[in-house]
Amino acid sequence: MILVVDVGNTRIKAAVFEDATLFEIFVFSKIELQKNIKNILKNFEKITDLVVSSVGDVEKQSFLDYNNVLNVHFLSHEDSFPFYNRYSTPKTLGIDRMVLAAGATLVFPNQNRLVIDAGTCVTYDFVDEKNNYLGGAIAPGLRLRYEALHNFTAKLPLLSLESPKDLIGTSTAESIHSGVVNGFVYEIDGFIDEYKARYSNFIIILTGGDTDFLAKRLKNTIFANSNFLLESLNQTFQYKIKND
Ligand SMILES: Nc1ncnc2c1ncn2[C@@H]1O[C@H](COP(=O)(O)OP(=O)(O)O)[C@@H](O)[C@H]1O
Ligand SMILES: CC(C)(COP(=O)(O)O)[C@@H](O)C(=O)NCCC(=O)O
Ligand SMILES: [K+]
Repeated sequence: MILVVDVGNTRIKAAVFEDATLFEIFVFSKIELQKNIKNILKNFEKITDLVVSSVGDVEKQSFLDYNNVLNVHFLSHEDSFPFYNRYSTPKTLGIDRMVLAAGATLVFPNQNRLVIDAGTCVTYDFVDEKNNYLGGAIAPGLRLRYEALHNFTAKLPLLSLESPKDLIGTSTAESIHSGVVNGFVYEIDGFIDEYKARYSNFIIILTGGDTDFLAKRLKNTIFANSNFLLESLNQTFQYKIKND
Protein backbone atom coordinates (compact mmCIF):
# COMPACT_ATOMS: atom_id res chain seq x y z
CA MET A 1 0.00 0.00 0.00
CA ILE A 2 1.20 3.50 -0.72
CA LEU A 3 0.37 6.93 0.65
CA VAL A 4 0.60 9.71 -1.95
CA VAL A 5 0.77 13.33 -0.83
CA ASP A 6 0.25 16.40 -3.00
CA VAL A 7 1.46 19.60 -1.34
CA GLY A 8 -0.17 22.49 -3.21
CA ASN A 9 0.03 26.19 -2.40
CA THR A 10 -3.39 26.20 -0.67
CA ARG A 11 -3.91 22.73 0.77
CA ILE A 12 -2.38 19.32 1.15
CA LYS A 13 -4.18 16.37 -0.45
CA ALA A 14 -3.33 12.77 0.33
CA ALA A 15 -4.62 9.37 -0.74
CA VAL A 16 -4.04 5.71 0.08
CA PHE A 17 -3.70 3.31 -2.87
CA GLU A 18 -3.16 -0.39 -3.31
CA ASP A 19 -2.23 -0.94 -6.97
CA ALA A 20 -4.91 0.99 -8.89
CA THR A 21 -7.44 0.99 -6.05
CA LEU A 22 -7.99 4.24 -4.17
CA PHE A 23 -8.99 3.60 -0.54
CA GLU A 24 -9.42 7.04 0.96
CA ILE A 25 -8.69 10.74 0.34
CA PHE A 26 -7.63 13.29 2.95
CA VAL A 27 -7.51 17.09 2.57
CA PHE A 28 -5.83 19.25 5.22
CA SER A 29 -3.76 22.35 5.86
CA LYS A 30 -0.01 22.57 6.36
CA ILE A 31 -0.30 22.87 10.14
CA GLU A 32 -2.33 19.66 10.31
CA LEU A 33 0.24 17.66 8.33
CA GLN A 34 1.89 15.67 11.15
CA LYS A 35 -1.38 14.80 12.86
CA ASN A 36 -2.94 13.60 9.60
CA ILE A 37 0.02 11.49 8.46
CA LYS A 38 0.20 9.83 11.88
CA ASN A 39 -3.52 9.00 11.76
CA ILE A 40 -3.38 7.67 8.23
CA LEU A 41 -0.42 5.42 9.07
CA LYS A 42 -2.23 4.17 12.15
CA ASN A 43 -5.38 3.34 10.14
CA PHE A 44 -3.54 1.78 7.20
CA GLU A 45 -0.80 -0.38 8.70
CA LYS A 46 0.03 -1.92 5.31
CA ILE A 47 1.45 1.34 3.92
CA THR A 48 5.10 0.79 2.93
CA ASP A 49 5.81 3.84 0.75
CA LEU A 50 5.18 7.55 1.08
CA VAL A 51 5.26 9.42 -2.24
CA VAL A 52 5.42 13.21 -2.11
CA SER A 53 4.92 15.81 -4.82
CA SER A 54 5.39 19.29 -3.42
CA VAL A 55 5.19 22.80 -4.87
CA GLY A 56 4.32 24.28 -1.45
CA ASP A 57 6.61 25.43 1.33
CA VAL A 58 6.47 22.38 3.59
CA GLU A 59 9.84 21.29 5.06
CA LYS A 60 11.16 18.03 3.61
CA GLN A 61 11.97 17.00 7.16
CA SER A 62 8.25 16.72 7.99
CA PHE A 63 8.22 13.68 5.68
CA LEU A 64 11.74 12.44 6.35
CA ASP A 65 10.68 11.91 9.98
CA TYR A 66 8.94 8.75 8.69
CA ASN A 67 12.04 7.40 6.96
CA ASN A 68 12.64 4.75 9.63
CA VAL A 69 9.18 3.18 9.18
CA LEU A 70 8.51 3.85 5.47
CA ASN A 71 10.27 4.39 2.17
CA VAL A 72 9.93 8.11 1.53
CA HIS A 73 10.09 9.31 -2.10
CA PHE A 74 10.12 12.96 -3.18
CA LEU A 75 9.23 13.11 -6.86
CA SER A 76 11.46 15.45 -8.84
CA HIS A 77 12.36 16.21 -12.46
CA GLU A 78 15.16 13.63 -12.09
CA ASP A 79 12.67 10.73 -11.91
CA SER A 80 11.51 8.73 -14.93
CA PHE A 81 8.46 10.20 -16.65
CA PRO A 82 6.48 8.64 -19.51
CA PHE A 83 6.81 11.72 -21.80
CA TYR A 84 9.59 13.63 -23.59
CA ASN A 85 10.02 16.87 -21.73
CA ARG A 86 10.25 19.73 -24.29
CA TYR A 87 9.92 22.52 -21.68
CA SER A 88 12.83 24.90 -22.18
CA THR A 89 13.39 25.16 -18.39
CA PRO A 90 12.69 21.58 -17.23
CA LYS A 91 14.29 22.16 -13.82
CA THR A 92 11.83 24.92 -12.95
CA LEU A 93 8.75 23.04 -14.20
CA GLY A 94 6.37 22.40 -11.28
CA ILE A 95 6.48 18.77 -10.16
CA ASP A 96 2.66 18.84 -9.87
CA ARG A 97 2.48 19.72 -13.57
CA MET A 98 4.86 16.87 -14.43
CA VAL A 99 2.74 14.43 -12.43
CA LEU A 100 -0.45 15.62 -14.18
CA ALA A 101 1.23 15.24 -17.57
CA ALA A 102 2.42 11.76 -16.59
CA GLY A 103 -1.08 10.75 -15.49
CA ALA A 104 -2.61 12.05 -18.73
CA THR A 105 0.04 10.24 -20.80
CA LEU A 106 -0.50 6.91 -19.06
CA VAL A 107 -4.29 7.00 -18.69
CA PHE A 108 -5.06 8.39 -22.18
CA PRO A 109 -2.34 6.89 -24.41
CA ASN A 110 -1.55 7.95 -27.99
CA GLN A 111 -3.63 11.10 -28.17
CA ASN A 112 -3.26 14.84 -27.66
CA ARG A 113 -3.98 15.71 -24.03
CA LEU A 114 -4.66 19.00 -22.23
CA VAL A 115 -4.75 19.02 -18.42
CA ILE A 116 -6.26 22.05 -16.69
CA ASP A 117 -5.61 22.22 -12.94
CA ALA A 118 -7.74 24.87 -11.26
CA GLY A 119 -5.96 25.20 -7.92
CA THR A 120 -4.21 28.18 -6.30
CA CYS A 121 -3.05 28.87 -9.84
CA VAL A 122 -4.73 27.51 -12.92
CA THR A 123 -2.20 25.58 -14.94
CA TYR A 124 -2.50 24.25 -18.49
CA ASP A 125 -0.32 21.33 -19.54
CA PHE A 126 -0.26 19.88 -23.02
CA VAL A 127 1.13 16.49 -24.07
CA ASP A 128 0.85 15.70 -27.78
CA GLU A 129 -0.02 12.32 -29.30
CA LYS A 130 3.69 11.46 -29.69
CA ASN A 131 4.15 11.96 -25.92
CA ASN A 132 5.95 15.29 -26.19
CA TYR A 133 5.23 17.46 -23.16
CA LEU A 134 5.15 20.96 -24.68
CA GLY A 135 4.23 23.17 -21.69
CA GLY A 136 1.11 25.31 -21.30
CA ALA A 137 0.24 28.28 -19.12
CA ILE A 138 0.08 29.54 -15.54
CA ALA A 139 -2.55 32.07 -14.42
CA PRO A 140 -4.08 33.13 -11.09
CA GLY A 141 -6.70 30.70 -9.74
CA LEU A 142 -10.23 31.57 -8.68
CA ARG A 143 -9.58 32.33 -5.01
CA LEU A 144 -6.38 34.20 -5.87
CA ARG A 145 -8.38 36.55 -8.12
CA TYR A 146 -10.75 37.48 -5.28
CA GLU A 147 -7.75 38.01 -2.99
CA ALA A 148 -5.79 40.05 -5.52
CA LEU A 149 -8.70 42.46 -6.06
CA HIS A 150 -8.92 43.03 -2.30
CA ASN A 151 -5.20 43.10 -1.51
CA PHE A 152 -4.18 45.51 -4.26
CA THR A 153 -7.00 48.05 -4.03
CA ALA A 154 -8.19 50.40 -1.30
CA LYS A 155 -11.92 49.87 -1.70
CA LEU A 156 -12.65 46.34 -2.80
CA PRO A 157 -13.89 43.87 -0.15
CA LEU A 158 -12.66 40.30 0.11
CA LEU A 159 -15.55 38.15 -1.06
CA SER A 160 -16.03 34.40 -1.04
CA LEU A 161 -16.68 32.52 -4.22
CA GLU A 162 -20.26 32.97 -5.40
CA SER A 163 -22.03 32.43 -8.69
CA PRO A 164 -22.68 35.80 -10.40
CA LYS A 165 -26.37 36.49 -10.96
CA ASP A 166 -25.73 37.96 -14.38
CA LEU A 167 -23.13 39.11 -16.84
CA ILE A 168 -23.82 42.70 -15.79
CA GLY A 169 -22.88 43.27 -12.17
CA THR A 170 -25.27 45.80 -10.62
CA SER A 171 -23.43 46.29 -7.30
CA THR A 172 -19.82 46.17 -6.12
CA ALA A 173 -20.24 42.57 -4.99
CA GLU A 174 -22.01 41.47 -8.19
CA SER A 175 -19.40 43.27 -10.31
CA ILE A 176 -16.62 41.41 -8.52
CA HIS A 177 -18.36 38.03 -8.84
CA SER A 178 -19.01 38.66 -12.53
CA GLY A 179 -15.45 39.78 -13.15
CA VAL A 180 -13.85 36.90 -11.28
CA VAL A 181 -16.15 34.00 -12.10
CA ASN A 182 -17.35 34.95 -15.60
CA GLY A 183 -13.86 36.16 -16.47
CA PHE A 184 -12.31 32.88 -15.31
CA VAL A 185 -14.83 30.76 -17.21
CA TYR A 186 -14.42 32.80 -20.45
CA GLU A 187 -10.66 32.56 -20.08
CA ILE A 188 -10.64 28.78 -19.73
CA ASP A 189 -13.12 28.32 -22.60
CA GLY A 190 -11.01 30.75 -24.63
CA PHE A 191 -7.85 28.73 -23.99
CA ILE A 192 -9.62 25.51 -24.96
CA ASP A 193 -10.92 27.13 -28.18
CA GLU A 194 -7.39 28.25 -29.11
CA TYR A 195 -6.02 24.74 -28.50
CA LYS A 196 -8.86 23.36 -30.65
CA ALA A 197 -7.84 25.71 -33.46
CA ARG A 198 -4.33 24.19 -33.36
CA TYR A 199 -5.11 20.54 -32.63
CA SER A 200 -8.12 18.93 -34.22
CA ASN A 201 -8.49 16.23 -31.62
CA PHE A 202 -7.57 16.12 -27.97
CA ILE A 203 -8.89 15.08 -24.59
CA ILE A 204 -9.31 17.71 -21.87
CA ILE A 205 -8.96 16.80 -18.20
CA LEU A 206 -10.07 19.33 -15.58
CA THR A 207 -8.86 18.95 -12.02
CA GLY A 208 -8.00 20.95 -8.86
CA GLY A 209 -10.01 22.44 -6.01
CA ASP A 210 -12.35 24.39 -8.31
CA THR A 211 -13.19 21.46 -10.61
CA ASP A 212 -16.81 20.98 -9.63
CA PHE A 213 -17.62 24.69 -9.60
CA LEU A 214 -16.11 25.17 -13.06
CA ALA A 215 -17.14 21.97 -14.80
CA LYS A 216 -20.80 22.89 -15.03
CA ARG A 217 -20.03 26.42 -16.24
CA LEU A 218 -17.70 25.68 -19.15
CA LYS A 219 -19.17 25.51 -22.63
CA ASN A 220 -16.53 23.01 -23.77
CA THR A 221 -16.87 19.32 -22.98
CA ILE A 222 -14.25 18.25 -20.50
CA PHE A 223 -13.45 15.20 -18.42
CA ALA A 224 -13.78 16.48 -14.82
CA ASN A 225 -11.91 14.61 -12.11
CA SER A 226 -10.92 16.45 -8.94
CA ASN A 227 -8.79 13.44 -7.90
CA PHE A 228 -6.74 13.38 -11.09
CA LEU A 229 -3.53 14.62 -9.44
CA LEU A 230 -3.72 12.02 -6.66
CA GLU A 231 -4.47 9.26 -9.17
CA SER A 232 -1.62 10.53 -11.37
CA LEU A 233 0.74 10.44 -8.38
CA ASN A 234 -0.06 6.77 -7.96
CA GLN A 235 0.42 6.18 -11.72
CA THR A 236 3.72 8.12 -11.74
CA PHE A 237 5.05 6.13 -8.81
CA GLN A 238 4.07 2.78 -10.38
CA TYR A 239 5.80 3.91 -13.58
CA LYS A 240 8.91 4.98 -11.63
CA ILE A 241 9.17 1.59 -9.90
CA LYS A 242 9.00 -0.21 -13.26
CA ASN A 243 11.48 2.09 -15.00
CA ASP A 244 14.12 2.97 -12.39
N1 LIG B 1 -12.02 24.19 1.62
C1 LIG B 1 -11.34 24.90 0.71
N2 LIG B 1 -10.25 25.61 1.08
C2 LIG B 1 -9.53 26.30 0.17
N3 LIG B 1 -9.85 26.35 -1.16
C3 LIG B 1 -10.92 25.67 -1.56
C4 LIG B 1 -11.72 24.92 -0.67
N4 LIG B 1 -12.70 24.32 -1.40
C5 LIG B 1 -12.54 24.70 -2.67
N5 LIG B 1 -11.48 25.54 -2.79
C6 LIG B 1 -11.02 26.12 -4.05
O1 LIG B 1 -9.87 25.40 -4.43
C7 LIG B 1 -8.89 26.25 -5.00
C8 LIG B 1 -7.54 25.73 -4.52
O2 LIG B 1 -7.42 24.42 -5.07
P1 LIG B 1 -6.41 23.33 -4.57
O3 LIG B 1 -6.45 22.26 -5.61
O4 LIG B 1 -6.65 22.96 -3.17
O5 LIG B 1 -5.04 24.17 -4.67
P2 LIG B 1 -3.54 23.75 -4.50
O6 LIG B 1 -3.37 22.39 -5.15
O7 LIG B 1 -2.82 24.82 -5.22
O8 LIG B 1 -3.25 23.72 -3.02
C9 LIG B 1 -9.22 27.68 -4.59
O9 LIG B 1 -9.24 28.52 -5.74
C10 LIG B 1 -10.62 27.59 -3.96
O10 LIG B 1 -11.61 28.35 -4.68
C1 LIG C 1 2.41 26.96 -11.17
C2 LIG C 1 2.40 26.40 -9.75
C3 LIG C 1 2.66 27.52 -8.75
C4 LIG C 1 1.00 25.79 -9.50
O1 LIG C 1 0.83 25.48 -8.13
P1 LIG C 1 -0.59 25.10 -7.50
O2 LIG C 1 -1.61 26.00 -8.07
O3 LIG C 1 -0.88 23.67 -7.93
O4 LIG C 1 -0.43 25.18 -6.02
C5 LIG C 1 3.46 25.24 -9.61
O5 LIG C 1 3.26 24.27 -10.60
C6 LIG C 1 4.86 25.79 -9.72
O6 LIG C 1 5.43 26.28 -8.75
N1 LIG C 1 5.46 25.73 -10.94
C7 LIG C 1 6.79 26.19 -11.22
C8 LIG C 1 6.87 26.96 -12.53
C9 LIG C 1 6.54 26.15 -13.76
O7 LIG C 1 5.79 25.17 -13.72
O8 LIG C 1 7.07 26.51 -14.84
K1 LIG D 1 -2.57 24.26 -10.25
